[in-house]
Amino acid sequence: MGNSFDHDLFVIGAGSGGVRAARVAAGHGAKVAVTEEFRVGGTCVIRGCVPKKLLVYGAHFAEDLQDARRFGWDVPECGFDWPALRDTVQAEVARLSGLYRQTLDSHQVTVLSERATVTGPHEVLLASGRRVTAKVILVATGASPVLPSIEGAQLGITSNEVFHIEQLPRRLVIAGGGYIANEFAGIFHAFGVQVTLVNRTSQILRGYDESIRDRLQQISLAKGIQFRFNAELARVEKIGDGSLRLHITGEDPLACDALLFATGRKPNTEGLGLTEAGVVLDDQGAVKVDEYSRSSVESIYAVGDVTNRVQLTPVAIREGQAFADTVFGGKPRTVDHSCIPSAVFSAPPMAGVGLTEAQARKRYGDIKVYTSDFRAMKNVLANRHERALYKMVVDAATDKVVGLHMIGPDAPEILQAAAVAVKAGLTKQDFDDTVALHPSMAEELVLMR
Ligand SMILES: Cc1cc2nc3c(=O)[nH]c(=O)nc-3n(C[C@H](O)[C@H](O)[C@H](O)COP(=O)(O)OP(=O)(O)OC[C@H]3O[C@@H](n4cnc5c(N)ncnc54)[C@H](O)[C@@H]3O)c2cc1C
Ligand SMILES: NC(=O)c1ccc[n+]([C@@H]2O[C@H](COP(=O)([O-])OP(=O)(O)OC[C@H]3O[C@@H](n4cnc5c(N)ncnc54)[C@H](O)[C@@H]3O)[C@@H](O)[C@H]2O)c1
Repeated sequence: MGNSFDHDLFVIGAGSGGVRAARVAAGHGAKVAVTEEFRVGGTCVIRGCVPKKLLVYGAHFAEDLQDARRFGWDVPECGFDWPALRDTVQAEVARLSGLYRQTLDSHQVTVLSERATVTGPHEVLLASGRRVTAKVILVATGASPVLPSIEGAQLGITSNEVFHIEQLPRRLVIAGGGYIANEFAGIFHAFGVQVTLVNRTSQILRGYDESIRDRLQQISLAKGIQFRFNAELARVEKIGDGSLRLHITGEDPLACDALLFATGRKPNTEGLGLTEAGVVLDDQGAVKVDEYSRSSVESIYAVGDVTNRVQLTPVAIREGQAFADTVFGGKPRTVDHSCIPSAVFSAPPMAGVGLTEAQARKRYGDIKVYTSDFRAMKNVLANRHERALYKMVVDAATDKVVGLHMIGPDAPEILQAAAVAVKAGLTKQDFDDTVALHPSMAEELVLMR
């Protein structure tokens, strides 16, 4: 691509979307630079999906070690060493970040380590004061945790800090009721921390199927995770012994040793110079883009969380790939945002794809709902009472499976495979025609009545 710019493509942000776009565009022959103000890998690798999932694995040993006794193993009293897990997870994060860096290097992508702001349709300004020009600019700056604007909010931490805490608190309050809140509730509860979730609405995990999230709430309560619903934090106060007192509107204050805000994330566009350059943002501050991820400025594109379409890593990666193929590979492509499977790595995990029962009822009117409510074989022998729940939502007119939702051991692993069938538009009959794989939990999918 011959032009008088320093680069064909300048990417701001080396996270899930930015790294993929940079690497693929370079593979298509473009001269690419990417800049990262924090650590290469972005949220998912450094302080999101990856370290979170490793903590989930670490947390699961609490139950596994207990259950092992019912399977004949002589397990002595086991202690848990938080710094040991924290540090091995951080070492793995550093290794992965290095691999991302290597991939960029091996594709001849220039990697810079400083903050960039946009100063025009083809120009960015680096923190060091250097100006760089590019034919195309890709904004892949992700999102950041939002804190409620209440007095003392700075006394709490967010998912950015939670991976690094010095020691486990005795009592942890988590504000919020979404993905991050429920995942960390499960993690810290397993480590022996007394966890209370403070939620301003009456339900956790809005958007997930109601029966499935109710089941998570029941199981969490039975484990000893506490919930405060319809509870709005009003003020946070540090008291003499170093602990925190949380003032909640209309309720008794709550004492804790640490407060984790899991109250949503906002697109990283503040101070980025986008509006000044003519890029239109929505009322949440997200970059408005068309189906090819192009903003209102012809030479500026955006992918991933900063566009606030679906805040998930595989979506950011697909958007980055489609952008690079479209703009530098001569293969225009869009990303299909329908039927995206997702999971909450709670304890037990839940996963879903397609429409919830309520959404399907609204869309199709006449639907059929099949469920399987069962205790996993392993849980029966372990004398663990929690039950798994699978739900299949079917359009009555066509027999098509339009939604699949589950909670139970390994639900995300099972759902990923089943999502192929839902995405392909298969029918309930197609599921029924498939012979069960026995004994498994996944066989419930083809045995639903
Ligand atoms: C705790 C947590 C758990 C999560 N778990 C999951 C999960 O299990 N599964 C899943 O699919 N998703 C998960 N997510 C969401 C997932 O991490 C994001 O959707 C994904 O990382 C988005 O990728 P991105 O490329 O848009 O942005 P990011 O990965 O956030 O990358 C953006 C990068 O841009 C950099 N940057 C920002 N501004 C500038 C600037 N001006 N100059 C230079 N660099 C800049 C940032 O430092 C960052 O590294 C989780 C998120 C969190 C917070
Ligand atoms: N397993 C996964 O795929 C995974 C895991 C973690 C995060 N993520 C992504 O990251 C995004 C952010 O996660 P999250 O859990 O922060 O957001 P979320 O949108 O899932 O939940 C935010 C919660 O905070 C509450 N809330 C918002 N403002 C509040 C306020 N001022 N006071 C009190 N409560 C408030 C909301 O009611 C909601 O319960 C998710 O939307 C998701 O896309 C994905």
